[in-house]
Amino acid sequence: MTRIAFIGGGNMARSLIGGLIRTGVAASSIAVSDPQAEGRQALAREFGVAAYAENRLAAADAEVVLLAVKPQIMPAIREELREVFQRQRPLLISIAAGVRIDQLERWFGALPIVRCMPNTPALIGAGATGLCANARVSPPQRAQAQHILDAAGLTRWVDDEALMDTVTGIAGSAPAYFFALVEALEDAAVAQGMDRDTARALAAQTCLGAGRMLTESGESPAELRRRVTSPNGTTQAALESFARDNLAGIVAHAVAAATRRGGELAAELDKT
Ligand SMILES: NC(=O)C1=CN([C@@H]2O[C@H](COP(=O)(O)OP(=O)(O)OC[C@H]3O[C@@H](n4cnc5c(N)ncnc54)[C@H](O)[C@@H]3O)[C@@H](O)[C@H]2O)C=CC1
Ligand SMILES: O=C(O)[C@@H]1CCC=N1
Repeated sequence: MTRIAFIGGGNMARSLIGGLIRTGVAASSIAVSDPQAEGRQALAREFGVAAYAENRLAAADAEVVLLAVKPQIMPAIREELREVFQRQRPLLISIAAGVRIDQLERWFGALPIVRCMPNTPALIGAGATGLCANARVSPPQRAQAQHILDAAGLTRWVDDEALMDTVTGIAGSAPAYFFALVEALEDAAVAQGMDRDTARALAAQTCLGAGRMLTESGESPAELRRRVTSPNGTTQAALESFARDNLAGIVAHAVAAATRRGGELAAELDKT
């Protein structure tokens, strides 16, 4: 039974711990640390995991340590954990946006490190995660990391670390894009006189249905789009409006902004 410690017990840690418990990992093999008593105790209550105020205690005998704190918190935790890590040499997994493997090596030592980027649908086992490993990660450790993230949904290894910020741009941050689209659909229907509740239900279910067709049908997005689009019909009218407003360009700009922000987060940490 691999002992796993989560440093930071916020939204993403909750999603990942929930996934592990759901797939049958024993609660007794999981520890979490968070300075916020309320969140920490809620995790202990809900999942039966050991919860600590001090990171050092959670990491004390862990074989895998998963960093689930905000990138900006890294400077605050590196001193206290470095010593524990030097003794134990755990597999270190980071889910922090932007934070590069060479930075983690500099702060925490020459450890086997997997940098990954999950997303919030992990909470319901429908997450999408990109992973990237340094050369110290052994094949069993690679499998271990994948096993932990598989519990949260789909995983894909991305060998070129430079693309990890792209993973953030199209997957880590992207649930919010779909939520924003549903909000916009809802607002558009309300503006045409529909009640918000009905508008939300119809738009959200359409998002779910489209997502399931994309993942379950084996068809390309382009083919699925084509089948909705009757010649000279309503969909064609809407898609032509999207094209006139340069939807593809708008999306490319947004993905570039998220990707760039990942690099900036890392650069800001280089100064600390
Ligand atoms: N929220 C998202 O959609 C995604 C977030 N991420 C990454 O996951 C990481 C965590 O994000 P969230 O869970 O959303 O944030 P969060 O704010 O919900 O969780 C972070 C937790 O860290 C705790 N914390 C603060 N200082 C600490 C310290 N010194 N030691 C230990 N714990 C400390 C906070 O009390 C909080 O509970 C970030 O690095 C983010 O980039 C990655 C993928 C998706
Ligand atoms: O917005 C953020 O920085 C984090 C990383 C990906 C999703 N949320």
